Amino acid sequence: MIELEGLTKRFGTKTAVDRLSFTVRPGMVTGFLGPNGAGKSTTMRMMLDLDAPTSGTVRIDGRHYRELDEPLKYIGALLDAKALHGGRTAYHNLLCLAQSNRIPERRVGEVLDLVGLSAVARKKSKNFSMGMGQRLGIAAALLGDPRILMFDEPVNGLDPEGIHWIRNLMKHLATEGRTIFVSSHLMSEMALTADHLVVIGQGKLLADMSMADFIQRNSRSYVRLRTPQRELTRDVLASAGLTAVDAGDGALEIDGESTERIGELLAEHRVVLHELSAQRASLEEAFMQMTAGAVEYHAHDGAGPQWGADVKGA
Ligand SMILES: Nc1ncnc2c1ncn2[C@@H]1O[C@H](COP(=O)(O)OP(=O)(O)OP(=O)(O)O)[C@@H](O)[C@H]1O
Repeated sequence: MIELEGLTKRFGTKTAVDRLSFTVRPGMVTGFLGPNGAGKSTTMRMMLDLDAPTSGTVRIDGRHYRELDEPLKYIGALLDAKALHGGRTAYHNLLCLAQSNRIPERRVGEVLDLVGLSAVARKKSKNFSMGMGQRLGIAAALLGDPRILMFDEPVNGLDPEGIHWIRNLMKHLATEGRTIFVSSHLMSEMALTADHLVVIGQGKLLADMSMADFIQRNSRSYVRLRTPQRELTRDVLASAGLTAVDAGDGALEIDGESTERIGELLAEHRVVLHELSAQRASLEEAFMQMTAGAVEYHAHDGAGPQWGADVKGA
């Protein structure tokens, strides 16, 4: 478990992280979202004690990072895959890390196997492709068999097979009861991977809720139907207080009622249906909706136009 309380980081006059409080829980994948410059990397760096907070605290399983005897055994992280020593072989890179953290050498072979790099273990990592570099970074994160894992943009530069592999790995690690915290700009990927979301903007917490709740609260859900009896349908729905809006492609859209109720209502009047479906927005649409809301909020708040620029870059 990772617990943040009032975590704040200022760089000069810039507040990169602004009184963040949330808990990352075990047994699930928690996605960390926010537009460019929202403060995600800075937050993750403070979680790992790579940056000192201006104020507030981070607790890793109840303790400060500095109080952990052998931190790699508690928390593993992929922040910048390029941080590994390019002149060393994959094996040697991991061995150095293992030795400095009192991790047995056999674990090096195990994690190389786990990430699919055994065949290139004796090759220098500077010659690795981006995907291989990411895998090596993940091997380093897994070295201490930690209960908590943190991944900053883990699918960056990966091909579809690599993305699929990381997604399954994270889900699998979560089912083992580990705490998985992952940032990504790829909304479609996040939607497939994360169970829970923490969303920040301009360093502030915007949302901390399940993926399903996030999408539901930040997007429109409606029912779509197609029928050869449009006028009768409109009349029946109107008599139940519902408005059918033209979707533009011949279909009708209805807000505020379930497919079940609408289907039953129309069946009572023997209306023929060619389509009846519940429509829910994607995570990307929900995210854009939330951040668009934040633009208005911040505009009224007088925080200036920077947020708008950030949203476009997201
Ligand atoms: N060392 C630093 N010195 C000064 N400003 C910094 C420093 N590190 C980050 N910042 C600023 O803090 C803010 C948050 O940056 P951060 O990299 O944490 O955001 P992010 O959400 O990870 O962005 P991205 O999605 O683009 O990676 C940005 O405005 C950034 O310019």
